[in-house]
Amino acid sequence: MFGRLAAKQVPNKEYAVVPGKVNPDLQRERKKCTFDTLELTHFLDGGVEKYKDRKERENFFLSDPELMDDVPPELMSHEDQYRNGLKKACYLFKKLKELRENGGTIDNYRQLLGGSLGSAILKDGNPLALHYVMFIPTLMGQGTPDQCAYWIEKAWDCRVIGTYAQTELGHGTFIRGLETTATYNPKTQQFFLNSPTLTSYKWWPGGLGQTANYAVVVAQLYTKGECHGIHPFIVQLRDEKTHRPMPGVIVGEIGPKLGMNATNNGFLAFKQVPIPRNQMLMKNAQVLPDGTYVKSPSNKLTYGTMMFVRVVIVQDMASYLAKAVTIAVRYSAVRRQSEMVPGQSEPQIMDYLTQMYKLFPYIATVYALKFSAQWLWNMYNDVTAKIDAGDLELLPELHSIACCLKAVSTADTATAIETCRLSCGGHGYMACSNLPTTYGNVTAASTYEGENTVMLLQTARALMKAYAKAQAGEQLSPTVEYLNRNRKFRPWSNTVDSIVEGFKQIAAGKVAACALSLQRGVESGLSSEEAWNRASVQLVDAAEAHCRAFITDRHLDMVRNGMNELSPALREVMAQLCDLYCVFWALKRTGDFLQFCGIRGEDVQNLQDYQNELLVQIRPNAVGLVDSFDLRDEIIGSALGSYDGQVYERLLQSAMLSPLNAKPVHDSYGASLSALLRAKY
Ligand SMILES: CCCCCCCCCCCCCC(=O)SCCNC(=O)CCNC(=O)[C@H](O)C(C)(C)COP(=O)(O)OP(=O)(O)OC[C@H]1O[C@@H](n2cnc3c(N)ncnc32)[C@H](O)[C@@H]1OP(=O)(O)O
Ligand SMILES: Cc1cc2nc3c(=O)[nH]c(=O)nc-3n(C[C@H](O)[C@H](O)[C@H](O)COP(=O)(O)OP(=O)(O)OC[C@H]3O[C@@H](n4cnc5c(N)ncnc54)[C@H](O)[C@@H]3O)c2cc1C
Repeated sequence: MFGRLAAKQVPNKEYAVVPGKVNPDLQRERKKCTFDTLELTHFLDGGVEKYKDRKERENFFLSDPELMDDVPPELMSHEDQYRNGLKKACYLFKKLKELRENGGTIDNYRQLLGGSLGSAILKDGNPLALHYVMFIPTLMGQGTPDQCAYWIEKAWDCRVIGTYAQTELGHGTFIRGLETTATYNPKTQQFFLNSPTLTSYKWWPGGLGQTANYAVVVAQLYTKGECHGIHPFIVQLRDEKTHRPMPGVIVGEIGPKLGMNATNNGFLAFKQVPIPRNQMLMKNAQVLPDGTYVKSPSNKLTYGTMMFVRVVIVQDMASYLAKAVTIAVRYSAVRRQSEMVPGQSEPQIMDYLTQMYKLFPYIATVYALKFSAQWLWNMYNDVTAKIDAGDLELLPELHSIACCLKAVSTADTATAIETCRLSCGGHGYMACSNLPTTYGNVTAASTYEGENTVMLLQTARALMKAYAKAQAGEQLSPTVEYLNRNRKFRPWSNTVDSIVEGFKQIAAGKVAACALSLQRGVESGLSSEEAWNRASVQLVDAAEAHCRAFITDRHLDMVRNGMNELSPALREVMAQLCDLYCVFWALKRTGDFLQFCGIRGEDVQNLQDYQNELLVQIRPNAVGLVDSFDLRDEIIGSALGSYDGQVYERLLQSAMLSPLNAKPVHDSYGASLSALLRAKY
């Protein structure tokens, strides 16, 4: 990946990357592994056939030089990052078509987005991502059969390229407060899109700047002089031939960001732009030709695409984390520093227990997130099938669990990636480690698709309702079943089962404490909204505890019931990782365990001892575990994390890519430095 330019420029030939040469420390690590890494890779892929498909797919895309960067995006201008991203995104689309026509196995463009294959090809974002992740899903989820028949094929073939334009300068979270209007005129049978204020400018949509020629625009619907709240409309933004903005459309790009700089996020405003009536997406609510409004069975169905993306984000976080932890673990096997015993040779930094503590819980987190993501994806499919059949009963449950999993998975992954960066010392701070870019991509997810605090408060709202039901002795849905007031919690027993049980007990205790705070607030004369705001720090905490209880429960359930076909050697390692995830979080939450689970000081010491024991047990398998993620070097994209461990060679090679090293004396010497050096002050 850093290959072509660099080979010529490395100052000293013997320090060049040597193909096929593997760092001896990494070789030794691989020999130590106690399980079959391929067996684990097959398990992660979901079977041998899926493994083969993935390998074939990766080979098809990643062995194509057109899709690899000669120059890393961080050395490009903002404009060139976009140019490069768009060129590759378009080429990728052509390749995808070619693959399909040859009976290839890719069934979903989504596989080319996000943390794994996607971030190898388009490291700093894809200007077509929103087209696939939100524009097409909105057409599919919110269009009538006629609308789907007309638009979806065009969209799949990229004859129209769309985005999802919801957020405005003034409002992202509170979408009921959006100001863009779509006013129906029965005489012309058109909606007129208008942006009445500066704060109503759409702001953020990916691909909106210069890429998309259409958008799903979320706007306040007015008909017969009445506002019916926000609804989705398909709006043409640019001429299909010239790509110039349509009359009355003001559109542009919002500028450089912390990361995702090729995604072409944009702004958009309308000056009374007309669209035909049939471009309101009308699967749920409708406007009849005479302007009569027909209500949706639930106004929350308009929020369906956001729900879908929240669900896929959880999976995406696991992919990004697998990549970051692979980089940090391989580097920690190669890097030697300090003396553990005076006079002895410098150990691999992974031999320090503090280093194991920085990394191994995050190997475990990949599995914790994957298992939760799998469960959530299945639930999403079940619930959407039921909704299509008119049954909306499980929608609130799905919303509640998707919101907290989105928030916790993105927050944990961002912390984990920053920890991986820190664990690589100074070299982790280099762009060529790929940890800064990976962090930039991941931290965005704490904000987009529902800001994390706001998401946890949505879950908290559902928890308060569930608690009230539990108190009334009513039946509870599966994810909150532990709130059942008759449920007997098992006493503490220094086992992982006890920790998982403990998390439920903590969540139940926190939920009850929130209910009490709300009740006290109201009794003290606050309105229910004021009481909610006063309790909101506690409410966010309760929602997080609920989510942690869910994740640990899922993880343990998978280890106990979902791995029967694995070899005993592998099952043992999987159980160690699950235990580590649980103990790690129990120790981070000792205050909660002391408060709600009746544990004592010596129990905390036992947990600490057990955590140390697990870290030491996992140590010989650390490299094997990250190798099992089976991420090609192009996906890793890091000087520190490649399979061969030629870390220093790659660091030097990537430094030589800097344009500052092109000449022995840089132009800026003559322009400014020479005068300074010669000046007499
Ligand atoms: C591999 C794949 C790669 C993927 C890569 C990804 C790349 C992506 C690139 C980046 C892409 C980034 C793209 C982007 O960022 S696109 C923009 C994303 N924007 C947001 O996510 C906005 C966040 N805000 C909201 O969702 C709403 O306004 C909230 C929810 C905050 C409040 O809303 P509202 O003010 O209306 O509601 P309420 O608080 O009065 O509550 C009212 C009731 O409604 C229920 N309720 C609320 N919502 C839902 C729901 N959805 N289903 C079912 N029910 C729902 C709720 O429980 C409550 O129920 P009840 O208590 O009354 O019974
Ligand atoms: C990289 C990126 C890509 C994006 N892509 C798109 C896109 O394609 N399409 C699109 O439409 N949008 C997109 N967005 C916008 C994104 O969805 C919003 O930024 C997000 O929903 C948060 O809204 P906001 O920016 O208005 O934050 P705000 O809501 O203003 O949040 C600011 C602070 O206020 C707090 N806050 C707000 N409301 C409450 C509350 N009720 N209770 C407690 N605290 C509250 C938040 O917790 C936060 O701390 C993107 C954003 C990013 C960063």
